[in-house]
Amino acid sequence: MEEDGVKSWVMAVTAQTPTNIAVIKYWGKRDESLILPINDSISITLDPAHLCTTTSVAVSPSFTHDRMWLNGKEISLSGGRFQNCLRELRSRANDVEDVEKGVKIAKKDWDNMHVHIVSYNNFPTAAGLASSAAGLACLVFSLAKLMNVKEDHSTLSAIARQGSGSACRSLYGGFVKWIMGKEENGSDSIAVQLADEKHWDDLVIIIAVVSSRQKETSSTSGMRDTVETSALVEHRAKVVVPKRIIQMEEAIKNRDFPAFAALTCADSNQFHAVALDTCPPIFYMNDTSHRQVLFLIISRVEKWNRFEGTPQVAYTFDAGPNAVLISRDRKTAALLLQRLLFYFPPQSETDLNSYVIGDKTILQDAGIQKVDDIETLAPPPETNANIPVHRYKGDVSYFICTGPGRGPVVLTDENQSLIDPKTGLPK
Ligand SMILES: Nc1ncnc2c1ncn2[C@@H]1O[C@H](COP(=O)(O)OP(=O)(O)OP(=O)(O)O)[C@@H](O)[C@H]1O
Ligand SMILES: C[C@@](O)(CCOP(=O)(O)OP(=O)(O)O)CC(=O)O
Repeated sequence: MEEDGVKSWVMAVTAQTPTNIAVIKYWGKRDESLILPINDSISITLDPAHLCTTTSVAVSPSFTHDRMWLNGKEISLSGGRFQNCLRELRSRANDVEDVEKGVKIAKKDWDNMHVHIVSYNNFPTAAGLASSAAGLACLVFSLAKLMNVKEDHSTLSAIARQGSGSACRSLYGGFVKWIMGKEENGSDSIAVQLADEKHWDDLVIIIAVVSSRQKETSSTSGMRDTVETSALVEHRAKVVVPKRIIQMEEAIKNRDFPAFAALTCADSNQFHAVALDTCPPIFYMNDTSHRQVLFLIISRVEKWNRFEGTPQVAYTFDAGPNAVLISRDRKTAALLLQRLLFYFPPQSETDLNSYVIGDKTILQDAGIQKVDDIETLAPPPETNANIPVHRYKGDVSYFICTGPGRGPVVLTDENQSLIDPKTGLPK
């Protein structure tokens, strides 16, 4: 690339960042623009092999303004959240030199250099599967690498937080706590890793994607309304969550599944209770077309857990009609998948390979090789033999089998870059 006789260049970085699922939920802000929460939260980072964002970022003297493409479409970067992240990163950028390419960017030049950002989520965007968490964490992480930002992951988490609160937890793998902090400027509202993904890798996570449609009430406006109108949320933030955070940290440290499951289910239910206590009420789990499926999942899991005398599976639901089920180990996950497929068989023409995605070994462990095997599954032993069981064919879009996973990584293979190294545009 040559412009006005000056040799131009494109320098790019590609990164991959996981999504996360909160087991103690963040719901409510005390500062809207800095995104400071009213309580601590704890999440599990999900394996990026199954759910992740890939983002390539590039800088070139030929770029005229900052631009971003998400899932193949150009989107505006003018929003305050993107702008806050870009500003925070630019202010921490350092000298960058690539002798081979003849690139030299001085720290002070970053204010006048423009970036291109190309991102792709390998799962539905804005459907309650935390795309904003993986997406904003990836944007911050990849730009930090490009700009030679030297701060540690906790500082980066405080920048990602300003893009979307839950994004700060995606800067780490494994089990992560977002400390709400006390400072007015938000400097102590950061994520920290409680334990890495290997600490408790027995856990298997199955997500029932009931709908990949965009949800009706965004988390941002939903939690704003809750803070303004719910009489319960203050009690939750001040009294309930602080105790649960201590108990959850203990449960994770000791790999105590019964305590972990009880806290996870209770906190998911309480989050939906404060959503319902909002004016006007928010029915994330009660959307008419999905409530049957979601309530059935809760009641079956509760019934199974009681039948076994100790929790086998925990459930948690975010701000969308999808269920996240966490089973204590692989054996239980196979039994869970059998139950889920028993109640929610695919439409006859559906291919099993696209109905259960992610870690397929769980499907093998469940002894299911083809759609016909689902037809012949027996009702779970905890069901009452005298009451006819109903099967909800086609009510679940698909299942994702996954587990705890690692934090962000830089992808060094050029083939994985989403940016054309010559033009600086999406490939
Ligand atoms: N890969 C990405 N890179 C940058 N921004 C992204 C990316 N993916 C999603 N986003 C941003 O996040 C927004 C979607 O966030 P939203 O909170 O509505 O949905 P969600 O994150 O899928 O659901 P939830 O946060 O409730 O789990 C998108 O409109 C976009 O602005
Ligand atoms: C229910 C939740 O998933 C809410 C996530 O909210 P967001 O992080 O998407 O909200 P903003 O900070 O306004 O971007 C619970 C959680 O992830 O802790």
